[in-house]
Amino acid sequence: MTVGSGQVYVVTGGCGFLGSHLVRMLLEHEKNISEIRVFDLHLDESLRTLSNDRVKVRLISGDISRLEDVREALRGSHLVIHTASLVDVWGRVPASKITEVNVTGTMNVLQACKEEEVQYLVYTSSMEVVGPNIHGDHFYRGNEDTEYRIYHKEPYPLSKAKAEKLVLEANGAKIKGGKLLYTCSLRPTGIYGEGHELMKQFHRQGLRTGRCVFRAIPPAIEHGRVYVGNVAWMHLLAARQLQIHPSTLGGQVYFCYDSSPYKSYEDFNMEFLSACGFKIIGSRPLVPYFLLYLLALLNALMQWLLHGFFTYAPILNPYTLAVASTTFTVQTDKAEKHFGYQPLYAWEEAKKRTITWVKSLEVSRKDLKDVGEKGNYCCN
Ligand SMILES: NC(=O)C1=CN([C@@H]2O[C@H](COP(=O)(O)OP(=O)(O)OC[C@H]3O[C@@H](n4cnc5c(N)ncnc54)[C@H](O)[C@@H]3O)[C@@H](O)[C@H]2O)C=CC1
Ligand SMILES: C[C@H](CCCC(C)(C)O)[C@H]1CC[C@H]2[C@@H]3[C@H](O)CC4=CC(=O)CC[C@]4(C)[C@H]3CC[C@]12C
Repeated sequence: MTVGSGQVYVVTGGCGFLGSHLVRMLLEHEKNISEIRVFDLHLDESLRTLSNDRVKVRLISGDISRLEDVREALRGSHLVIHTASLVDVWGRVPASKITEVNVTGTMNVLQACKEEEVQYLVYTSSMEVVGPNIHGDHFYRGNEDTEYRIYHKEPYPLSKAKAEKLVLEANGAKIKGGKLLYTCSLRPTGIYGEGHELMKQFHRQGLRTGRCVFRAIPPAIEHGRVYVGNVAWMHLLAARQLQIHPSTLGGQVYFCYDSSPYKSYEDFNMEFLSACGFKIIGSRPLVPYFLLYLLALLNALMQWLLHGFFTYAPILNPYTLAVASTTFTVQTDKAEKHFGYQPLYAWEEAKKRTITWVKSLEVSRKDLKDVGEKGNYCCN
């Protein structure tokens, strides 16, 4: 295999949902690179096979919260896309662990950039650094400059906000050798697409309830969603343009957006699940909000009581209920203006790809059924 003398990119969290799409996107669309280093705690060996005669995909097993691991991975590289994170709003992992990975991990990436002379860093942030807040203030078609009461209490959004602040403050810092570090931050709304773990969970849950989804959130509450391929594409463009126009992109934040429709979280999921015969029951929530809130509180209480015995972490808790019940949608063209971003995938294509993947979940479950699992499967 002959590998050229292009740039070396490091993708932290490169084996995750977004990270693995990003690695494939870089391989297909970024002609200027000769090596992609995929840094992750848990390696996905299948990515290794993506190496071709132009680009080598190197898998590096490491822990972002260990500076030495990060330094080694960054040595001799040109640019880092830092997506590694613990994404947990359910209390599956202790808050201290979330901080260690998301905040200390990001400090390590910054430190390693400085020590290993890496000039460019693109950080994957989240809409959660802005909101929704616990006061239930709606963020309707907002942009990067929209004023909003930002209030963080939960470990995940708190950690993403701290990490983003560190990343932005580091823009323009001197690195070893005297050059400057340039950083920018991308804030996806709820990402969906092939490999989305939460969609798998909703699919499994729907099978258990006879392909019925019981409406819990009013349909008028809109939740911003963005296709994973477009989020990856935006990272690629930001990485490219950060090097060409560092003074424009450096220190900036960009919401990730595309042409996915504004809908409630449940109605949006139905765009895919309905292709597998799922039905949403009720045009309004079947359970009054206060009951749902009580249930969410009960779940939180159970989590607290069972703590130490096992991890009780259901999807519904007061925080996820608040997020799902508060409108958060973005409408902006900052990324287009600053680095020419336009979605690579139109909504129809993103939907088609996601439906194909959701249907493939049915096939794999059907295989299970054929070897003895109970169930009722059909898909149109
Ligand atoms: N999933 C979503 O809807 C959204 C995600 N984001 C952000 O996008 C990024 C990617 O998220 P997803 O792909 O959904 O998550 P994911 O959990 O699929 O991927 C994260 C990756 O980070 C790796 N990782 C975790 N701890 C690590 C450690 N100590 N050292 C090295 N690697 C470690 C994981 O193994 C995983 O492969 C994250 O930064 C997340 O905060 C932002 C907005 C929405
Ligand atoms: C789990 C929530 C849906 C619960 C529906 C109910 C109440 C009927 O059971 C999800 C609703 C909104 C999601 C979050 C949102 O998309 C923003 C996010 C950004 C991130 O950076 C990480 C993931 C998440 C927090 C995402 C998590 C699931 C929801 C809370």
